[in-house]
Amino acid sequence: MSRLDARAVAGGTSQTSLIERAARSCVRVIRGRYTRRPAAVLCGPGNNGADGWAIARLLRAADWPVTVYTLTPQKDLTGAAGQVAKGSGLTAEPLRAFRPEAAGLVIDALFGAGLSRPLVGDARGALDSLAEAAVPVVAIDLPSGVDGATGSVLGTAARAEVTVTFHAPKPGHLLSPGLGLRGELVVTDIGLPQDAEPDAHWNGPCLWTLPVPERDTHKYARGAVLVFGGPRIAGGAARLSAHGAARIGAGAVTVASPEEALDIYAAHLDAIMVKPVTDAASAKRLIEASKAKALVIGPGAGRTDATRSHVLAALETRVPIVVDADALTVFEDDPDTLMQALHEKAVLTPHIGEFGRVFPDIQGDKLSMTAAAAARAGTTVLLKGADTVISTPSRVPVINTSGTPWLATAGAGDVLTGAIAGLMAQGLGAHDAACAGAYLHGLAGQRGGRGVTADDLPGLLREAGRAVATR
Ligand SMILES: NC(=O)C1=CN([C@@H]2O[C@H](COP(=O)(O)OP(=O)(O)OC[C@H]3O[C@@H](n4cnc5c(N)ncnc54)[C@H](OP(=O)(O)O)[C@@H]3O)[C@@H](O)[C@H]2O)[C@@H](O)CC1
Ligand SMILES: [K+]
Repeated sequence: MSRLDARAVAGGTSQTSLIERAARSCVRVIRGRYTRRPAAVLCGPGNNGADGWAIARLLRAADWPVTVYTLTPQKDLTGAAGQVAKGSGLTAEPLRAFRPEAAGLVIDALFGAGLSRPLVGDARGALDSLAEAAVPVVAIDLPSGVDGATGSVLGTAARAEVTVTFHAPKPGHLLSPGLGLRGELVVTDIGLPQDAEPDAHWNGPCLWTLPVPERDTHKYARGAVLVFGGPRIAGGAARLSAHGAARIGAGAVTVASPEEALDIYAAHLDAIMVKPVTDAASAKRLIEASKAKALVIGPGAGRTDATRSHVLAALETRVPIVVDADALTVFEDDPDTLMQALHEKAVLTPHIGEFGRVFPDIQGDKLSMTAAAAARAGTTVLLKGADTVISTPSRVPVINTSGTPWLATAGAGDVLTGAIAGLMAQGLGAHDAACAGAYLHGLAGQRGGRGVTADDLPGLLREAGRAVATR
């Protein structure tokens, strides 16, 4: 954003006119959503504060009762904030005097993109009291305290009802905890150049295309998936993956079952085939015999030597594969072996706990962690959560927020794993399959809503897939 800003200014647009456009777009949003009421505008020392001063001026001109509270004494303001404050004809109160309960609406313009360290002192006090209050908050660019690049909170931040940002969403709007603090996100156009390559994409159907079968296809051409199943009492996870793969459009799905669990799998599955597997050699034979175009290993697999040897055997075939859950955890003591065996047609789908087991030394924010993991694995890594991040070497990382808290339910991840494999079997590459799978899975969860279970998700996945345009 600062590069775009600089280009706009170099192209003859003044900083103050950008601020004016930003403020006008905020006021449009505010007046479109709230009736006239006493507004408190909290202004910081930088351009975010300058936006606040301009918003205050425009609201006052629209006959709103407005009080500006400034962190830096008004006479000491410099730069754009000083200029816009001066031109506003308004006189501010010190931020220390701010009491949220006296306002009908609070405009949070303390800090935006320029936040550089944790909040302390008066800024922290004001936002802490705001966080406790029931008054609606409109955040300008970001809820102050949220780091726009990572979504983390530096010190404190108050939850906004609406956040108005300019030009494009920022990672901080899409990554937790920023995701949960920004409320409704409104992106306005302030006339900045449109041609910049972003540091991250927000996942959606414009990034990938769902495969559609040819007219003269058959079930194997539609995509065959082989799911490695676990022991008798843990078979549900693999079955959920198998249904996920089938319901996203794979034509033939088989569960590879240990001999002792064959009867249970067979009794539970109709459209899904069941075949026995014993050792690594039989796993390889089955991958060939089932004509698998994608594999799933991990859900309910068990943290056993068998799982470990099946993972390595499966990776040796270089058939596209999703490696999840126990298939990651079994390499906890020896992640290098997994890293060496991986190839670029693999997708790893860890939650944060599993991530820590295979990438114990990788820390930081979610975007950089996932990127570092993808670089080491040499393939796609999908780090699950309310904010799922998908990273593939030399691709722009993707943030998925299509989910819902109702997806935090046992087995939901197993369906996602199957869905990604189902898409790979239909011809999508690892990165696109991970992105499309995560998006549709989130949409399925949304359609399910309260009380959705993992058993519901495959059916909902089918509806979600139908709702997304196909080529
Ligand atoms: N094209 C665009 O992008 C457009 C952007 N626009 C707007 O500009 C905003 C970005 O403006 P910005 O760069 O001036 O940064 P901003 O967030 O106001 O803060 C910087 C100031 O805060 C200070 N400071 C930092 N942390 C602090 C702390 N913890 N505690 C105390 N102080 C702290 C910091 O001081 P320093 O770190 O230098 O000591 C500096 O003085 C952006 O969010 C959007 O609203 C629009 O106007 C239209 C066009
Ligand atoms: K702000």
